[in-house]
Amino acid sequence: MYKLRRTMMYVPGNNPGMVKDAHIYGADSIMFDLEDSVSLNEKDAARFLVYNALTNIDYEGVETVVRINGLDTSYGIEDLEAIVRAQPDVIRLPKTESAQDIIDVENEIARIEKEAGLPVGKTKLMAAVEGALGALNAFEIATASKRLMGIAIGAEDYVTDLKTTRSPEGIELLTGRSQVLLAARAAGIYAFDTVYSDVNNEEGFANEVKLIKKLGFDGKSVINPRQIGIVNDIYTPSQKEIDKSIRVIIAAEDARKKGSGVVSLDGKMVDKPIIERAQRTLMLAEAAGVYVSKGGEEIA
Ligand SMILES: CC(=O)SCCNC(=O)CCNC(=O)[C@H](O)C(C)(C)COP(=O)(O)OP(=O)(O)OC[C@H]1O[C@@H](n2cnc3c(N)ncnc32)[C@H](O)[C@@H]1OP(=O)(O)O
Ligand SMILES: O=C([O-])CC(=O)C(=O)O
Ligand SMILES: [Mg+2]
Repeated sequence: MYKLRRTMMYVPGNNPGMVKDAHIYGADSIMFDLEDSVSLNEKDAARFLVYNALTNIDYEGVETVVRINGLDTSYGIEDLEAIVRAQPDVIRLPKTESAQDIIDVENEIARIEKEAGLPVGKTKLMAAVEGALGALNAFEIATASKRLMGIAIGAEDYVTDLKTTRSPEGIELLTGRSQVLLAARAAGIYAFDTVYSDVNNEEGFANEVKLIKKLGFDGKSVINPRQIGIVNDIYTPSQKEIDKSIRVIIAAEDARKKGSGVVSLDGKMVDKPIIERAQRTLMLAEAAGVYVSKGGEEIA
């Protein structure tokens, strides 16, 4: 079954209450943060808290991600030493600028996995691109390791690096988002969009989610439980889209039986890419629990 990753919720790694309950809000993934939401004098406490949470709390199958500090800081290696042993599903590297950044993390993870007696390759990785150099190198980053399950854009640092600010329409992010999205698609991994910081602006948030869905992203980082439902709703195929997809697949099947690759449905051409999109809609609907496929026969 396709793994939905519509919502990845940041959880400050130094907040015991938030760390303890992070999985109850319906996010597809929870991301414990050791980086920028944690002040320098709390770095050790946060690492200790997240290690203990991962080794003691049952997160009930919700995917766990930890954002470590970069290896160019004095915390990065210590984060890896503790967190790899705590066995989250994924480690996220922030501010990734090159394939070498990924290779360096990969080598450290492999060493720690070996030392800890864990299967080498167990820990998945994701990379966040948060500046001009990372955006320019997005494809080499996305293909630097077999462990990589996704690549994300981190807009707050990105616009700072570009010497601009975020706007409601997000024009300043278009190039960075496009680089990340194209790199993810070419590499065959997930593409994640960035946080929206104004948690009380639901309309602005929903507009941004519609935009990034249209661009092709698989999901988005969120910073508050109130943002989860909005993303999941927008990303879940509607009944109308499901019905349409079923009709496309049935029409295509009829055409195939008649030996034709192209058919017309409601006056519009249906051919291979349209069939693939319909199949993807049904796959997403099934993963979201709003549709059940039954052995090739499509039923809503
Ligand atoms: C640029 C970057 O690097 S962004 C990434 C780093 N930033 C973060 O991680 C920030 C994460 N988010 C937060 O800290 C908070 O949501 C804030 C500060 C934005 C807003 O906080 P609040 O106004 O207190 O949120 P709100 O009132 O909606 O909280 C409701 C409940 O959800 C919990 N909650 C809020 N945010 C989170 C979260 N990110 N993870 C887990 N639980 C959360 C609160 O603890 C509260 O629980 P309670 O009802 O049991 O007390
Ligand atoms: O990854 C994110 O979206 C949050 C972040 O670090 C940034 O925006 O700089
Ligand atoms: Mg950042």
